Amino acid sequence: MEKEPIISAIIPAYNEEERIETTLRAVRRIPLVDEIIVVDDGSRDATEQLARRHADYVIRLPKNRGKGQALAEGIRYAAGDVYLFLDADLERHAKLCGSLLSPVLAGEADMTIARFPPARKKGGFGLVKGLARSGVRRLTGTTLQATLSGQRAVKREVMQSISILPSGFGIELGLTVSALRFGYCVKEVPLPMSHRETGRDWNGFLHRGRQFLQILRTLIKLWRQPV
Ligand SMILES: Nc1nc2c(ncn2[C@@H]2O[C@H](COP(=O)(O)OP(=O)(O)O[C@H]3O[C@H](CO)[C@@H](O)[C@H](O)[C@@H]3O)[C@@H](O)[C@H]2O)c(=O)[nH]1
Repeated sequence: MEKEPIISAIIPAYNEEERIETTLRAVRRIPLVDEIIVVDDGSRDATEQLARRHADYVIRLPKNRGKGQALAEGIRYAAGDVYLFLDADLERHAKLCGSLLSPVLAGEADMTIARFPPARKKGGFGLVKGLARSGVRRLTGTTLQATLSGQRAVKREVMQSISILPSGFGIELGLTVSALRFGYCVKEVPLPMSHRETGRDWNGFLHRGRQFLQILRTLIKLWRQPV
């Protein structure tokens, strides 16, 4: 890249009023980030208002459309050459995610994914994620481990050339598999702290059920997709 690349942090959020401000303050401290875009995905709490205090742009989706669709909306508005995708509930870890940018900016990777040490308690959802991870390994032959993590730095050209599968929580799965299939260089960046100390279950069984179905549906789609 000849000119200084523009870096857009894109943060999808759903009912994150308790965490969004701390996260955005931390994102603001990441060197090199030029713009912070929050996509409020039809939250029923004060996420949007709180995000407006700290973000450069807040896109409000009137209805909840799922994480993949929210990211796609964020990308449509972003000016960046490189996107930094972050979760809204990262609080203590957002600043660490700045290290995802270095390999991409140095031309050593097209996409980086944060690999956190495993949470002490995974909750009942660990099995589903384990299944999805082994699905990604079978589909691509990759030895990467953090294939479902939402914390990533991605070059714009990668997002333009791969077919995004905006199926809610299937988005990470889709991104990893598509980028690898297209021959892009995907690297993991190990981070020293756990994403969360415990498996968070704030939005309960329904949320997890929906997440499970979205991941499963994406896995099946990718399996059927001609390579
Ligand atoms: N746009 C949008 N975002 C959502 C939704 N539900 C949750 N999110 C956002 O997605 C992030 C993660 O949500 P969690 O409910 O905490 O999921 P997790 O299982 O702990 O997340 C991990 O696995 C996901 C893949 O299944 C990853 O997407 C995520 O980055 C992380 O690695 C949070 O920032 C939350 O605001 C939704 O319906 N729409």
